[in-house]
Amino acid sequence: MSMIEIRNVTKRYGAATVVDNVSMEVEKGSITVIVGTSGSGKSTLMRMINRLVPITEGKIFVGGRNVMDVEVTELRRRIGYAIQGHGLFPHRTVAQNIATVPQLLEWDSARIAARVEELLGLFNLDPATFADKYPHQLSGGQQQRVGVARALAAEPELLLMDEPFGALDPVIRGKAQDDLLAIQKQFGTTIILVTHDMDEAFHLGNQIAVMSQGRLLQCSTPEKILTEPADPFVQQLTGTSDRALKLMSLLPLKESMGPAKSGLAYALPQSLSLRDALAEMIWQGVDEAAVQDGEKAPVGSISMTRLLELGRKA
Ligand SMILES: Nc1ncnc2c1ncn2[C@@H]1O[C@H](COP(=O)(O)OP(=O)(O)OP(=O)(O)O)[C@@H](O)[C@H]1O
Repeated sequence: MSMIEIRNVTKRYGAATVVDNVSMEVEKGSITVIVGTSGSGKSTLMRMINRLVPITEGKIFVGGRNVMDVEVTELRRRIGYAIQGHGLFPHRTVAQNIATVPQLLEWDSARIAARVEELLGLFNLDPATFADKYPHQLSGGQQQRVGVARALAAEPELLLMDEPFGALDPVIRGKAQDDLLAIQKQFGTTIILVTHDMDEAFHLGNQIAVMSQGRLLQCSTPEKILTEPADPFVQQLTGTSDRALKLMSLLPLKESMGPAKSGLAYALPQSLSLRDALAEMIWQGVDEAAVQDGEKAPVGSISMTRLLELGRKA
């Protein structure tokens, strides 16, 4: 069942149509990434889901219920919301910030404390060091993680994220994305995330929604966005020069390798993407490599010729 159904939704400010008749569905437990140029209506579309922005026309269903039939306060408690710049309360400690929604929901204090500790652990923030600190005592990356932890605190089924990693440097950003993926897997949270960063979209998205001037041009899997762009703008946005590598970064080595062979001097872990396998083989100067499982047992092989074939447009 779809967790979210957006049906012919339009948003107008006066004469300006900023979201134009958009329809899309989001599967439970999936990550949908909304991309598009600045001002294309990404944030507005997302904010209509938790009614931060009133809908002009159309309907949005979350978990089968029309959001207009759910009380705003209940909706906001059920839907986590994380924004760029994290929006932490400056005069509340890290633990108090994370506890915000559980407190509104009147969880008992032992349950709140356990949840705060669990989340700090999941985001690699040692509770003894961080729980009693104030936001200004943290680095930008740490504040960002607390912001996401706070959005997840009441175990929302749905998490809306507006450029959550926008302010982070590339290394921390990669780490934050991997943390989010791990946590999303663990809790099965449905996520909608707005970003400007196409690499982030391809790294995180089960589906990518491309917007331009209020219209939804395409909403498909990352593979389809690359190989079957519905519009020249989609093609332009995904970049033409590294399309092959983007596609290969989506394909797991495990699913494309050939049978195991003896006598191969170099081995790659099967957990790699084809892109990482290619990079390793170029770097190591090998034309063929064994593929190993987590216990280093041989499970397959991959050749440079095969990799090049796999990176071609289907
Ligand atoms: N309260 C408002 N009143 C009038 N116009 C608005 C209002 N909020 C947003 N807009 C306009 O709606 C359009 C879409 O804005 P929105 O923030 O959804 O775009 P976006 O794709 O998220 O942009 P960005 O990537 O720059 O954040 C913009 O042209 C913006 O100026």
